[in-house]
Amino acid sequence: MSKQYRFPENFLWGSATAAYQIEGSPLADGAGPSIWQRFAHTPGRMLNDDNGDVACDHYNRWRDDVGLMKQLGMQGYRFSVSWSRVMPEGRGRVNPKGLDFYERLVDTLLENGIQPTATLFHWDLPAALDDRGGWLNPDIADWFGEYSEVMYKRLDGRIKRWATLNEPWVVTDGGYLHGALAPGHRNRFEAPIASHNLLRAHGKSVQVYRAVGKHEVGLVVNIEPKYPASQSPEDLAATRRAEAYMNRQYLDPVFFGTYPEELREIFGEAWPEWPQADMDLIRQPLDFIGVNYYTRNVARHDEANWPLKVSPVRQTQHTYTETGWEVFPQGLTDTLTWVKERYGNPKVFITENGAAFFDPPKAERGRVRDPLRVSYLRQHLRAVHKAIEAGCDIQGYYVWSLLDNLEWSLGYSKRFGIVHVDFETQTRTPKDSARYYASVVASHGEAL
Ligand SMILES: OC[C@H]1NNC[C@@H](O)[C@@H]1O
Repeated sequence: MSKQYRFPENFLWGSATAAYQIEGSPLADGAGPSIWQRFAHTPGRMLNDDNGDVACDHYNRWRDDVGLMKQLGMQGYRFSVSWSRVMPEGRGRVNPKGLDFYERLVDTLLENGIQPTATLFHWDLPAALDDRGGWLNPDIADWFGEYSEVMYKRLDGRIKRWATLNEPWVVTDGGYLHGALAPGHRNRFEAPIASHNLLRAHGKSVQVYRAVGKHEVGLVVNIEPKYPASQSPEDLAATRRAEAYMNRQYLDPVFFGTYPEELREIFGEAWPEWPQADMDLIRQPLDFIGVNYYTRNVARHDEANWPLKVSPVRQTQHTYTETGWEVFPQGLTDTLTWVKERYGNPKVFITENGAAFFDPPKAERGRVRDPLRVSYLRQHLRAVHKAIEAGCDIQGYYVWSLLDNLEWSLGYSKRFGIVHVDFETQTRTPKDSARYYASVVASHGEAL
């Protein structure tokens, strides 16, 4: 008799996407450019010179895509709002056609029995705000609060769960420290400031929500559990630094109002003294935490690896994805129990989980076989169940991603979708993993 995987009655099964990765038409109907529009059109920044001008053409095909979600039995859909579509300069003027796009999408999701969850910022900062310093300008907390209020007032009630930011760590590490992502800075002094202002903006948005909203607001973080390569003092210290830098740097301020002390060790003179008022702003009570999980990291001390002095150790005994991430489902269970134990068992949604494996550019006779992704999803959904059995308050799972899409500076080379997109014809083809996931949703997990 196979094990019965019972999930909580109200457990929500969904899929996730993000604006710049799927919408296309970045400047249509009065939208302003984002930093990703600029970055993607800067020679040398994007693999194969790919960009989001068309992407999955979701801006035009959104109704069919909702139909696809319905066909797959999705109960929830997590998408992001393009800030500069709604506010072309990022502040002040609202673009009615931009707001209308998201209102139509939300209403159609609801008509199809699909719960919308919106992320207000998923990396595509309005370029006009970047011209004013972007995440380096402390005023951005108020700019984000203004934008948040526009969205909350227009759609709260139809959207009953909001996420302020997606993965502030990636924005900071990729956009300000290592430079692989927009706006492409490489500056040890800028990274802590950008990170801190992201959290301040999050806090401001939550304050605004408490004033005008009536449902739920939370923060989405990527968490990658760290395991020491050895029990040597150096490797244990390296693991602690890596864990503080990626995982505790965001949840500690939100839950405790303090930063991990390792950050001063990591950034040294580049780590400022933060005013208590900032820490009070960041520490707004939340209704949920979104956890994005992909992989783990085995960490060793590496004196040469600036500024963390940590390097990953490849685990040859496990499968790796196309993005070079180890398939390690136990890491998801470990992450969820860590969140439970450290932060008092907050309500958690797994707001992203998935993998890029090689898929052909075209479906073969209406089919896309992706056994590795089916196996990845099965293993990770079982890992979620294990965490629920351990008492974690997990209330939903969104597979990343509904569609093959623009994987940021890696372009269209990495396919995460459970639905295949032929980028020449824009034909959507549910992969075997979509059929599998649909069977899991239909059986409320029992088909795992
Ligand atoms: O790398 C896969 C995903 N990770 N989290 C943020 C998303 O925008 C990425 O596509």
